[in-house]
Amino acid sequence: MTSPAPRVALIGPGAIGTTVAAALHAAGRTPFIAGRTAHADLRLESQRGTVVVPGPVSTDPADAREPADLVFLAVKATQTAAAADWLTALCGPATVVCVLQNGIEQRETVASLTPGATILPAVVWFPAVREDDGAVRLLADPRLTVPEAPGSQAVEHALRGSDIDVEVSPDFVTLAWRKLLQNAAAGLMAVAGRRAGVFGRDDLGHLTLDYLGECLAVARADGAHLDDDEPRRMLDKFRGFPPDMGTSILADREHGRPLEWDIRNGVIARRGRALGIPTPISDVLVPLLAAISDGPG
Ligand SMILES: NC(=O)C1=CN([C@@H]2O[C@H](COP(=O)(O)OP(=O)(O)OC[C@H]3O[C@@H](n4cnc5c(N)ncnc54)[C@H](OP(=O)(O)O)[C@@H]3O)[C@@H](O)[C@H]2O)C=CC1
Ligand SMILES: CC(C)(CO)C(=O)C(=O)O
Repeated sequence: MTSPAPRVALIGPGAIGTTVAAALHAAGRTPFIAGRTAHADLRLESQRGTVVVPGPVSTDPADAREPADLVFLAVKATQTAAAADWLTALCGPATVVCVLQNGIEQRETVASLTPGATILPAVVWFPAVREDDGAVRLLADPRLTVPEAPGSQAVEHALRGSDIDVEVSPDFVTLAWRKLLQNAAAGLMAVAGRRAGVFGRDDLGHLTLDYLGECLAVARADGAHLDDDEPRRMLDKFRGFPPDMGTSILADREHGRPLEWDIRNGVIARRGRALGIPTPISDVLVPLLAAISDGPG
């Protein structure tokens, strides 16, 4: 007996992917789950309780017999190329691919792997962590922003009535850059090997403001409408977090995994160069993050 073709699929059932799979499942739209590691099911724990998403997690793209209507891509950006066979198997010209990754380059990166599909980037605002037992802990109310663009209705429709709040924004560029500034500053945690409490230091506070000022200049030149107070607000936000609050790039460093340094920090130096804006702090920070991530040595 052949199983029905997947209509909603999720590639990358990690911290963010499990959160989305659980929301879809609880709303009665259990996705086809494509992973790298086989699991019998997925488990999400949050203040609202535990959701178990029935598996299995498929690790063979041949299991995806037909393209899906909607694919959520939630692998790390460093893993996108390796997920190409899944994208080929699950995407056709009518497929919407919602990219649940940090950064501002999701469209360019994923379009080359999914000719003809509609790519929709999403800003993922909530933190989630994978525990050692494989369960995912959701640490805040889940919220996504997608651009007012083709494909946004498919995402809204799939998550309607679920625990995930979806905002459709006419000024996605500004929101994506605001999130990128947060991720860029979090890169300092990965270099320091410390959690949010480290922003309480005066010297790191000054560095953060200078670095975010540099990022802000690039963001504005790239079309973001962010005002002069953005760096100060961002620093205050980090200082308001619980001191033991982490970030996914720090978790990757702690586990010896490759870091998403290029899409979170490198991109600001690259865009700065293209736009003729100096990025002296990035020029020190980015090679350090790259070396921590990729060595050699
Ligand atoms: N975690 C967070 O709080 C936040 C993360 N983000 C962003 O979301 C994105 C996803 O991050 P996150 O969920 O933390 O990452 P995780 O590392 O938790 O999850 C990635 C998942 O992708 C799987 N995977 C890896 N390679 C492949 C492949 N070739 N085919 C299929 N699946 C694969 C991994 O499998 P395996 O189990 O084998 O590792 C894992 O299940 C990143 O861009 C991150 O920056 C954004 C906001 C918050
Ligand atoms: C938790 C959050 C939202 C902020 O750093 C994030 O984007 C990440 O951990 O990658």
